[in-house]
Amino acid sequence: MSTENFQFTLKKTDGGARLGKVSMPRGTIRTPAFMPVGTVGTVKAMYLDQVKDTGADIILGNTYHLMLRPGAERVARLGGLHKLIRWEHPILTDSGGFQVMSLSGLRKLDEKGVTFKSHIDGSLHHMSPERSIEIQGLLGSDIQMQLDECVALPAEPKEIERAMELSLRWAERCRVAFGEQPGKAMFGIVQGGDQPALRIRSAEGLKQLDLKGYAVGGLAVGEPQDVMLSMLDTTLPVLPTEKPRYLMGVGTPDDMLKSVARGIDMFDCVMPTRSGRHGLAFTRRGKVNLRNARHAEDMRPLDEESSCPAARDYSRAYLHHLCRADEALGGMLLSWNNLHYYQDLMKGIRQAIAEGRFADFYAETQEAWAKGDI
Ligand SMILES: Nc1nc2c(CCNCC3CCCC3)c3[nH]c(NCCc4ccccc4)nc3cc2c(=O)[nH]1
Repeated sequence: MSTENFQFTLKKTDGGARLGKVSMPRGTIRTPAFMPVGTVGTVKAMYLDQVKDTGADIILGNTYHLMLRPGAERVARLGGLHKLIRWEHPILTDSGGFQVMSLSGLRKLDEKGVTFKSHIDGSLHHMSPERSIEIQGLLGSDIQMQLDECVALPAEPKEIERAMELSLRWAERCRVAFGEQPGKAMFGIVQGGDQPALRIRSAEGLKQLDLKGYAVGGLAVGEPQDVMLSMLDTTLPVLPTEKPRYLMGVGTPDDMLKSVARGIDMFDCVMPTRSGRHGLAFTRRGKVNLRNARHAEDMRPLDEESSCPAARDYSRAYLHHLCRADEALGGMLLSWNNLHYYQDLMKGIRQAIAEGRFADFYAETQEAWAKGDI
């Protein structure tokens, strides 16, 4: 069922966990949701209909990469990202600021925006909050993120405060640049590092901007998990309950379970795809590093009960061989397994909340991971 507007529906809560859905013209996102990362217009080593079949309702596009190659105006001339990559469901794009900090030689960051050199050809680029929103519009993005400054932790409180206040000013400029686009949404991003008072100020500031959703940023940047979770305990009660909450860049299955328990609705992470390409498999009973010699003659599949062919039909011995030989099929099968497991986990979470047994699901899942009889 699609609507002409962006509409979040909170269907049920179970403790701090929330069951909901985001309805958009291009489709509905069942929450809690895991959003696979499609960096340069592709979820690496996967076909997009395969990504859909794992259970994904939405994927992420990478503004930073796409603006450098093939270029935002070129993607628009080609009919937009959905048409180009043949994914007609929702796409969320990050604003590019985080990727500039982590990928390119950041040249300058000031009130106007960020100036950086392309990691592809060294060309110089300037991105203002307005340009970031313009680029995301040219790509055809359904959910657009504000331009923000994410500070790596640990950091001085003064530095965290400066970046948080700059990000608030940029949020307002992005909100103005975005205007009114009924079937689309712009999310603000809560910053404030590991400083509770700054987190609260950031969330309160964003609430003045009539946003359709709120991301929690500035986390999963080197802090311990308990610090990340305590920042959620501080931030989430301040955010409106009738709008979706997106925890950026998170995370491991354990991170997501604990974050759902605190009220997060949406996640994205390169972990399942990137680690899959490096031989790491996520399963119901924990992680398996297929490069390890102990799998060389193990004819068992990763998980005989999985509905994913990569988990059910291929032996660990073969997966081990492919990974050791650095064969493309190794990364393809493990990416498929990992994305399917991440979606199965979210599906299990959604069902548990619907039945009011999230606490039991949480305990059972962690126990299965800990057993390690994999
Ligand atoms: N705008 C913005 N983006 C952030 C991101 C990028 C989220 N993925 C975007 C996709 C869109 C395209 C590419 C990615 C983050 N990612 C992480 N941690 C990732 C940690 C990690 C790193 C490597 C492997 C696994 C986990 N923290 C993040 C904080 C912010 C933030 O404050 N602001």
